[in-house]
Amino acid sequence: MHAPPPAIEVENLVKVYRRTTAVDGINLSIASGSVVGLLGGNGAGKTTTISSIMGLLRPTSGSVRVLGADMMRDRYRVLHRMNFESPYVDLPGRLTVRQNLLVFARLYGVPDIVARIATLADELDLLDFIDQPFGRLSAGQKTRVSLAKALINDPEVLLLDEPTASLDPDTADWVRARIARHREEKGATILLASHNMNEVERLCDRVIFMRKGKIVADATPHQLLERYGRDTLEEVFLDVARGRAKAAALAETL
Ligand SMILES: Nc1ncnc2c1ncn2[C@@H]1O[C@H](COP(=O)(O)OP(=O)(O)OP(=O)(O)O)[C@@H](O)[C@H]1O
Repeated sequence: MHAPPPAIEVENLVKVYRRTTAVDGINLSIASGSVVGLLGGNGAGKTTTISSIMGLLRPTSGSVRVLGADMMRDRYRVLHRMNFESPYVDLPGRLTVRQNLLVFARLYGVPDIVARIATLADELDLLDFIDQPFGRLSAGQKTRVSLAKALINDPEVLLLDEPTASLDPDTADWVRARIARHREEKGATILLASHNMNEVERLCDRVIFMRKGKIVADATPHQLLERYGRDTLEEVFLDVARGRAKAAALAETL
């Protein structure tokens, strides 16, 4: 039996803003059904990478394929099978939470819209503010609504940009459990940018570190701890972010 093709394939991706090379020729192949953490310091290129994979941003060069479709040429073939959550993409502020979810459910062609919204509102604890305008919610409430939007079409490929950044520890914990459940139930492929190492250790099979637009490490959490001779991913993160990774570890991962 053949292995299924990778869910996400990125080749030589480059994104140059006027003066900044945000992503500098990265290659990625993410297996179907895996959960991969994208780590790196501020400005490393994580959001730019995720936005390019989603087709929200036009790369300067290189290619992105998701579920076999070229995201530059025929992303409409697969958009209904993927979704994303990002604090950088606001939902319409004047629409209520319910109206927002209705709009996205229709856009994604969700079959039983009312039931789907009721389930997500319950799971993500949206009922107290479901009829309030999105623009008037707190940061944590907005994050939960954005996650509901990201899950509305039960996506096979889910891109998450710091999904728990503004959440209190308790809420963050059950949001992580909800993400893990989506993976288990759907066999979904998830790419997750995060600054939270506990989150990455808990959810991810594989970790990709970016620094200055390049991938500087790509391995399982366990392999990274071994290679860097560290006890926690937090320590590995500091080594990588400060560029003081051991030469041997870098040589192995590049
Ligand atoms: N719209 C833009 N115009 C110009 N430069 C940009 C733009 N968006 C991002 N950049 C630059 O590209 C680089 C990568 O930014 P990006 O947002 O991808 O990093 P990040 O790893 O997600 O950072 P953070 O952890 O702070 O969210 C940064 O130097 C940033 O200043």
